[in-house]
Amino acid sequence: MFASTVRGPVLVTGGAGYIGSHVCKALAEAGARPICLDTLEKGHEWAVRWGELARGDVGDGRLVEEIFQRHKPQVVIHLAGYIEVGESIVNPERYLVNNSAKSRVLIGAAIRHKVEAFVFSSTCAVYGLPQSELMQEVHKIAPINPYAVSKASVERALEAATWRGLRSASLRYFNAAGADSGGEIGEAHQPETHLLPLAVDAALGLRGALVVNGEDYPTQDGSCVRDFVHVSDLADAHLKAVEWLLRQKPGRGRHDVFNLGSGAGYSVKQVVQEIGRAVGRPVPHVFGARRPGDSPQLVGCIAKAQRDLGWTPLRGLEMQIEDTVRWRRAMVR
Ligand SMILES: NC(=O)c1ccc[n+]([C@@H]2O[C@H](COP(=O)([O-])OP(=O)(O)OC[C@H]3O[C@@H](n4cnc5c(N)ncnc54)[C@H](O)[C@@H]3O)[C@@H](O)[C@H]2O)c1
Ligand SMILES: O=c1ccn([C@@H]2O[C@H](COP(=O)(O)OP(=O)(O)O[C@H]3O[C@H](CO)[C@H](O)[C@H](O)[C@H]3O)[C@@H](O)[C@H]2O)c(=O)[nH]1
Repeated sequence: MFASTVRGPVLVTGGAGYIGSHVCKALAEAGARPICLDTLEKGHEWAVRWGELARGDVGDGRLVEEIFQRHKPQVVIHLAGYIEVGESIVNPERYLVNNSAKSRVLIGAAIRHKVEAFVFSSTCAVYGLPQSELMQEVHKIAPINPYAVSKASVERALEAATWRGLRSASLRYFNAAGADSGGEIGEAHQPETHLLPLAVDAALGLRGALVVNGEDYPTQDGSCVRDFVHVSDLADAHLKAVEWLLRQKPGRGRHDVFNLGSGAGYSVKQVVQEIGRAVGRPVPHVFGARRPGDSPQLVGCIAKAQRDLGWTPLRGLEMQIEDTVRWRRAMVR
């Protein structure tokens, strides 16, 4: 079904990274041909297994033009970017250049080459402090860190590009977790800053105690609450978003936003407990200060993605932890 809707290759920026490699696998399994554009600064050559790698920068206008002329992609999935909230506070310019300014180069090329569907990796972090338990897409956009500012600005650029006829969707991921169930790919950030892999590594004795960032938040147990969504569910959502965009009226610009989460929140302390149970050994942990830029709670309402895209996440926290444990064990073998 997917392959018959999409003509030609799909350009996947950031395809050598954690989520991008899962997107490439899902595309290939659906019969499409991904072309991965990635600097490999944060991603890995071993993760590019389902299509060709064009090594380079999304902000390199000449290279991007060459790729469009050679491959003529009808669809672009733009995941390339820096991802660390903490780093963005220390070095905001790095995020504004890499995430915002360079995305504009890609968007410009997509407009010129009349791309029919442009899917962008945004984030729930654009909401900032929650005004409601479950955040809907209409929630106020009020970033509390430069990373989120950089993502919100790309959403606005895509909104502006509708006047040039571009059809796009910004997918506001909540917290990606887990790994490919076939064990072929998984999260391998350097440095790793994400909760699940760090807590699993601590439980497996691969690193020292996990530092829980803050226990005085206005949440049920004082630690931050997040909405974890399996990376393979996220990957599937990209295919659904492409199909949805291709169903929209041709020749008419459109930009829409979709939350991609699970609809359920877990606190950092709850995650630590669940990982201890799964590994059969408690996660060694200590309590530290709050991490600057952290929102106390980010949990999404996913009704819109369910209704419009026909997407529902199938893999809950238990499976996310199981897959992370299997992947982290395999990484040290
Ligand atoms: N991981 C999450 O929980 C999460 C949540 C919300 C949004 N996102 C977004 O999803 C996207 C993918 O996240 P991830 O966790 O897979 O990160 P990742 O670091 O594993 O992958 C990002 C990839 O982009 C590449 N890259 C970075 N800047 C580039 C540039 N200028 N040109 C070409 N390649 C470049 C990196 O080398 C890397 O391979 C990011 O845009 C991130 O902001 C991630
Ligand atoms: O060693 C750690 C690591 C994390 N945490 C806490 O665990 C929660 C989740 O943190 P992550 O770093 O795993 O994820 P973030 O929510 O900060 O950020 C991730 O999801 C965001 C959306 O929420 C962004 O889009 C971002 O790209 C992505 O890294 C936060 O409260 C964080 O402070 C700890 O307590 N100790």
